[in-house]
Amino acid sequence: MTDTTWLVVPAPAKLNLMLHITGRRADGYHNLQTLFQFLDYGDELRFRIRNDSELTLSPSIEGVEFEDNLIIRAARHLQKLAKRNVGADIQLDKILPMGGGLGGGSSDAATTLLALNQLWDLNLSLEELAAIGLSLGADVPVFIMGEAAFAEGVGEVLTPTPELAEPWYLVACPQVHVNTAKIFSHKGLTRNTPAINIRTALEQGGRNDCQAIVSMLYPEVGNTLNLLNKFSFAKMTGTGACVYSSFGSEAEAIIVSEQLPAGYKAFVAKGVNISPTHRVLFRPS
Ligand SMILES: C[C@@](CO)(OP(=O)(O)O)[C@H](O)COP(=O)(O)OP(=O)(O)OC[C@H]1O[C@@H](n2ccc(N)nc2=O)[C@H](O)[C@@H]1O
Ligand SMILES: Nc1ncnc2c1ncn2[C@@H]1O[C@H](COP(=O)(O)OP(=O)(O)O)[C@@H](O)[C@H]1O
Repeated sequence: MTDTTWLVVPAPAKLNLMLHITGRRADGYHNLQTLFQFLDYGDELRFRIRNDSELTLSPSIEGVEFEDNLIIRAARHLQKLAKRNVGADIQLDKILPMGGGLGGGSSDAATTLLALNQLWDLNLSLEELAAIGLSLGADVPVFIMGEAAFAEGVGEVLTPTPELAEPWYLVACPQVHVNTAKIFSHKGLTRNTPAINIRTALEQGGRNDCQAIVSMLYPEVGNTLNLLNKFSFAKMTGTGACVYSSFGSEAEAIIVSEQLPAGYKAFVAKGVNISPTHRVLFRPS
């Protein structure tokens, strides 16, 4: 008999609280230093075991082929490692904008790895899952490990940062899709920021080295930064396009969100140092 209950698991967004590019590797990728924090806001996935080896996903994401979807790519990795036929039905409630720098695709992949590892009784460690995740995207390991972290390398060398404050954020999402490869290959990109230590990152923060180039190539991002800066210091996350400001309370963030021009896509969410995915899978209350 197949178990027909659905396992419901969040796939939260992340913010890059700072993002320094410290060098370029021989393979063309860039070494980074970044502070990742999760948001208590994001996609939601539901999983149900099948008694055959099929994978289904509904609804599909417009413009993303089934086998290209990071959810399916993550599940396929685990199917290869399972020593028996395993399958699952997966449902996706896609909330996060794609290509917004909020890590939605990476988070979906990480949630899939964590949930199916449990449902299929694979007993892979978090470290093993993070290594699989890294082959899907540089941001996947932090979602697997589930702790806010200072990240180095391309984002896979993680030092947890439980001491980060957990403010409320107003996140505004200009309706442009930033091409990450285009930003990293831009000749004007700052790619030689001196490395700092974690203590400096925590005490002084840092900037986002991609922000100037993205604002130049996508004026909507610069305009949104200017708009939010009128209320509270604003920064871009990842390679954009979303930008955010932090506030001491939800009410303050909401008041500012209500002053954004009509039609602006924005949301208010709490920064959290433990991933909501881990709270559901490993720390149920
Ligand atoms: C820079 C970050 C910070 O969180 O940006 P966001 O994706 O979140 O916006 C991520 O690490 C992004 O990681 P990931 O999502 O895996 O990057 P991809 O889209 O695969 O990268 C597209 C291209 O950008 C370049 N790239 C990416 C990451 C990196 N550390 N160095 C690079 O040079 C490479 O040319 C790569 O082929
Ligand atoms: N499940 C998924 N959710 C979002 N994007 C996906 C997914 N699977 C594949 N992708 C692809 O990954 C790209 C990056 O998506 P996303 O992670 O949301 O952006 P970012 O890395 O800027 O935060 C998308 O443009 C899309 O083509």
